[in-house]
Amino acid sequence: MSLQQLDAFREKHLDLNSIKELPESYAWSSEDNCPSSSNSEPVPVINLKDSNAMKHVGYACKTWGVFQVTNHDIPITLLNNMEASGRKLFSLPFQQKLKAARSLDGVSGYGVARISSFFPKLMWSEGFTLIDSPHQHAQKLWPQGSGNFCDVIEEYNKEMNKLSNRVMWLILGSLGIKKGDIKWANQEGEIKEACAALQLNSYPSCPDPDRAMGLAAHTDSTLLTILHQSNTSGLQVQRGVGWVTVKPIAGALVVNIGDLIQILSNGLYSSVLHRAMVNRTQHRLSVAYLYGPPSNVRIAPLSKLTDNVHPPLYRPVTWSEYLGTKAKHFNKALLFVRLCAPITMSGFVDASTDNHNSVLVG
Ligand SMILES: C=C1C[C@]23C[C@H]1CC[C@H]2[C@@]12CCC[C@@](C)(C(=O)O1)[C@H]2[C@@H]3C(=O)O
Ligand SMILES: O=C(O)CCC(=O)C(=O)O
Ligand SMILES: [Fe+2]
Repeated sequence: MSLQQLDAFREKHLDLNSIKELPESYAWSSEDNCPSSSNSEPVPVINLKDSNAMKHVGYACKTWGVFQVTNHDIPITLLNNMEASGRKLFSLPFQQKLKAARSLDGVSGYGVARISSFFPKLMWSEGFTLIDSPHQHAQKLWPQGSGNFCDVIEEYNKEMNKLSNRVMWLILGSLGIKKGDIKWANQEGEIKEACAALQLNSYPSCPDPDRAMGLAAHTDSTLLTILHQSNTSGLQVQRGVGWVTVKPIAGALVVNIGDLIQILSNGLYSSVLHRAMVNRTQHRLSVAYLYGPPSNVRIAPLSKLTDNVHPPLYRPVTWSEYLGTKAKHFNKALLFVRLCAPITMSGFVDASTDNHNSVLVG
């Protein structure tokens, strides 16, 4: 990042940890910030050791697009170490964190959420995105040595990769997909070259949480995302017209269905719209493992799930093509890879299902 870019960044994005009153630039309208439904059913919690886990995953994907998993075999000490590493990183002085700032055209590093540019107001959060090795960033953040930071990140990535592969097969299995149907997995079903990003999110305590937004509503551009929300509530998912809080359960992990599963399943499973709220007293941390396919794979509706009456709804895209589309069109990205608009019973295009689909029909 050039000095000029750094100055621009500093001007726009304040050090949230030192603000005592919510600036107007962070005050969202009550419309954006619509309150949550209080008496909704809870998000499904699935014990991965349950012999019916696949059936429960199928139900959760069809009706929610999100679920929590327990008995996932990730050691609790690793989850705690990851949280501690995240806290250590975000508690560095602002100027120090800026040394590892994400460049304008880059993906990894410190900064505001990439989706910020689509909103008129700023979000009450800071993020750190890691892809592949954390060493370069760690060197900039802690020139004198970063302790066990890199070891923790590497171990966490390794374990999350295994768990993602396992959850992926529960999802695919629930759709009737067998090992041989996925050409990018080996005979054992291992997706060897799967790509991923690790997103650390920090939401400092906020002087006016009801008017602020931690991370605005979005779907993830992934196959699936595994989220560790460190026992502090804040994550909400959209259900019908309201928002439901995903209650933190100690040791449980949240799985979000991403846009690429929506494509792969030909719309049988939809990605989940979610957002993060902030609070007055606690500094909330979350760690998202964003799991995607091998870079050369083109994701398209699985042929087993399409036929004459269910034609493929999406064209093939690689993960990086899709991320590019998302960076440009944000929540309309799925429409840009859509092949045909949804048809209603009356035979007309249903404009209420997908917004602005007129651009894409045909
Ligand atoms: C692999 C990914 C997925 C990204 C982009 C890239 C790296 C950072 C991810 C996030 C993390 C925070 C929310 C999000 C919406 C954002 O702004 O950056 C995500 C985005 C996406 O899911 O589209
Ligand atoms: O902090 C959270 O609970 C949500 C984070 C998230 O949605 C993301 O990183 O994509
Ligand atoms: Fe997300």
